[in-house]
Amino acid sequence: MSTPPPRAPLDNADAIAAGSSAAALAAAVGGRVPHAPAPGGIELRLTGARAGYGAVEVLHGLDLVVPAGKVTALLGVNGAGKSTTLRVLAGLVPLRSGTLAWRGDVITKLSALDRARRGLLLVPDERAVFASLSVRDNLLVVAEATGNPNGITPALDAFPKLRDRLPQRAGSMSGGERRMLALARALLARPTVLMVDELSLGLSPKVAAELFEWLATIAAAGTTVILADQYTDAALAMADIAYVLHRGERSFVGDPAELANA
Ligand SMILES: Nc1ncnc2c1ncn2[C@@H]1O[C@H](COP(=O)(O)OP(=O)(O)OP(=O)(O)O)[C@@H](O)[C@H]1O
Repeated sequence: MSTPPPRAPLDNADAIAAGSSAAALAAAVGGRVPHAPAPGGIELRLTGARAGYGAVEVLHGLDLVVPAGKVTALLGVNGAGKSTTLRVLAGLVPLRSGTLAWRGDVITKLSALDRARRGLLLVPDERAVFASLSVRDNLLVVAEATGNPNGITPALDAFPKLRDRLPQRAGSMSGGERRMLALARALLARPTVLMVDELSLGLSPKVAAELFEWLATIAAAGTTVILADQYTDAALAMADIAYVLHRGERSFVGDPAELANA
């Protein structure tokens, strides 16, 4: 798809947000208590976001509403600003103007570390693992750092294939396996909001489908999920709400089915 679809009104996002469940979220994240209920079912609200790198502005006043306990897809062609948006939400790229609110609290100045501690986690790509450590140690590091009461067990229950790989050095795994490990590590940190960048990139459709299915499971259990992806069928199929970015601006927000049929 090269031509972005027409702009839809922002209140689609608010309407979708209204059906979300904060109680299910608390259960799904294994006991992490969200820092406040999501007012109006809104997890994150980015308003008038301008951000970029050096002299280059990438986001030009982006507005984004992420419903709690739903799957939000950020779609768009290469360079549209999807990864930059996730980095802004994670606190890795600062806002030059605009605000970010999380469950009603303005967190524009909150550090990336503090956002992660509160459960706002970004899985950037398959490099989000320690290549020189074993699979077991990759998982242990997170389980211990975050005090997961169940150790690495939740990760192995979610991704049984990792049980056979525990002694393997993460750097020697395939791209799909490293993706799985990166998601497993994020799971152990008990995310309130899980952001995943380009999950399907470089993966076979079968492996990508497996990982999307897992994401759908944790979203169904109440975790808020934000995906940045190309226009893949899998991303459209699992999303509750889709944003299409075009040159750092929103060109569509609404029902992913409208895009799938476009
Ligand atoms: N670290 C960086 N330094 C300078 N420019 C960057 C940096 N990261 C991204 N950009 C530029 O910002 C623009 C948006 O990039 P971004 O990665 O956010 O887009 P994207 O929609 O995620 O694209 P893709 O699907 O290719 O990952 C691009 O023009 C890119 O070259």
